[in-house]
Amino acid sequence: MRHAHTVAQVRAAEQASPDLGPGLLMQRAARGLAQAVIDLLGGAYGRRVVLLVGSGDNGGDALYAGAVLARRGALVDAWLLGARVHEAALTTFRGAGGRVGTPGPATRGAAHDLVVDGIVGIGGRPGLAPEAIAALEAVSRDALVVAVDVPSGLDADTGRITAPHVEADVTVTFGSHKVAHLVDPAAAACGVVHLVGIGLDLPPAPVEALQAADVAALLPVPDRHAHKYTRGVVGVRAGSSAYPGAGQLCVAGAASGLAGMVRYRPVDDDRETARSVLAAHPEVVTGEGRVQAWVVGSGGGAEAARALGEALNARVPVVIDADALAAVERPLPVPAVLTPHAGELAAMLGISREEVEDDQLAAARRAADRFDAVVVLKGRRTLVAEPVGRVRVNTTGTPWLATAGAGDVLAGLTGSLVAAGLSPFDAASAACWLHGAAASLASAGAPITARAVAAALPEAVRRVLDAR
Ligand SMILES: NC(=O)C1=CN([C@@H]2O[C@H](COP(=O)(O)OP(=O)(O)OC[C@H]3O[C@@H](n4cnc5c(N)ncnc54)[C@H](O)[C@@H]3O)[C@@H](O)[C@H]2O)[C@H](O)CC1
Ligand SMILES: [K+]
Repeated sequence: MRHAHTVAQVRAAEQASPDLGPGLLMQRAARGLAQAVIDLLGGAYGRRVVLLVGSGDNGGDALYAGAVLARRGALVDAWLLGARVHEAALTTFRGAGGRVGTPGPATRGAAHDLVVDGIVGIGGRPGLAPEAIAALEAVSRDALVVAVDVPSGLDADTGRITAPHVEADVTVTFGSHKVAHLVDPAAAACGVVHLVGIGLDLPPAPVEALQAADVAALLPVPDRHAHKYTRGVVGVRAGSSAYPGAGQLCVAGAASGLAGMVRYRPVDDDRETARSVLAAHPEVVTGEGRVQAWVVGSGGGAEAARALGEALNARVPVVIDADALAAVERPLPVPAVLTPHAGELAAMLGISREEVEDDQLAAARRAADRFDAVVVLKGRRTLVAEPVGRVRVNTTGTPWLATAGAGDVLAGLTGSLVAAGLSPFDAASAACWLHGAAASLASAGAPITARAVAAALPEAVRRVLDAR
């Protein structure tokens, strides 16, 4: 599991480990930072590095790392941007042969290869001071940008972007991830995030991201005594005469093999739709019968509200997607997963799409609380929020997954995991992970269809299980 802690939690953990002492923590942080820079540049000797140094410990990390780089033969400039500077770090930096200068071209000839953003870290307010903006403009556009702890200007705790900030290629963070590293839009400004362990003892994290091993541990694997009913039956109420394809895709996600059986019924009971779904998925059963979870909504049109009412009457967990989301107005009476994109969630909360996109974490949490359901806010970094609880961020996938019908596949897959016995929160977050992994497998850098994503799900499952 990848954990993201709040600034307050990190500060408290630092206070609670006095034996480590700020000096030791900073040495560990700076060593990890220097190593990440060396890895990125393929060495240190002769590389030109500029440090943007603010007044706090973030600048101190940059200076100590700069000293390591200078001792290894890098040509390191430090531009001091704050009214104060970490004096001990500056002394070490100078002693190692680092140069202190002012914004401008590299003091030793050619442009810089890399800039270290040590302007502000977790002690920073959002935004950049004019001198920081001027310094960033003076750095060569080709230089790689490595942010120390968080790209300066971002709010570490929310994932929001409210002011000018650094765009990093790589962010090197310490002790634990912060919320901004995982949650968009801030996460997109962090580039690749590299975590350096510094030995902090941290409490449970409010935001986390499943890794392959976590998904492997969650997945239902049939034992020797399994039969289709013990593995769970998922009911799909998707697709209609207007949108028969949504029924096929939702069933394709549900029939990936993680539940024992799929029961299918078009949202509007259209016989032609049922026939087309059966033709594409002969393993599917139509007709009445018990299910352990319902998936309702994809391609349901105006009939979706009625179908949702019927599914809720069955008193089993539901996954509510697309057209059925508009019918959700109050806390749900059964365990539920809602799978809106930003526009659908905006309509549910009565706010604008921009408000959802700007503060995705708050919007997902608010909806989870209001509807007493797990909310999957779909996007580049899909969020899965449980009511008054944790949030998981999905980190798998490819931009090619932004394709029509991909959401129908996700809803069906989520339903199959709920039917197989996972909690709505685990089912939704594992489904998002597998859906993204399957998309990457199917795509391999090329365009994909939603059908291809569904077809790649068994292979994504196999790879996860092989690795456990
Ligand atoms: N426990 C840890 O995780 C460790 C963290 N390390 C590093 O220390 C920084 C946090 O250092 P701190 O001195 O508390 O704060 P900053 O350097 O982030 O900011 C200092 C200072 O900057 C001023 N300021 C605030 N906002 C702005 C702004 N927008 N522009 C300019 N200046 C601003 C204000 O005066 C602040 O007080 C953490 O991120 C790590 O990099 C340790 O090295 C290891 C242990
Ligand atoms: K920084």
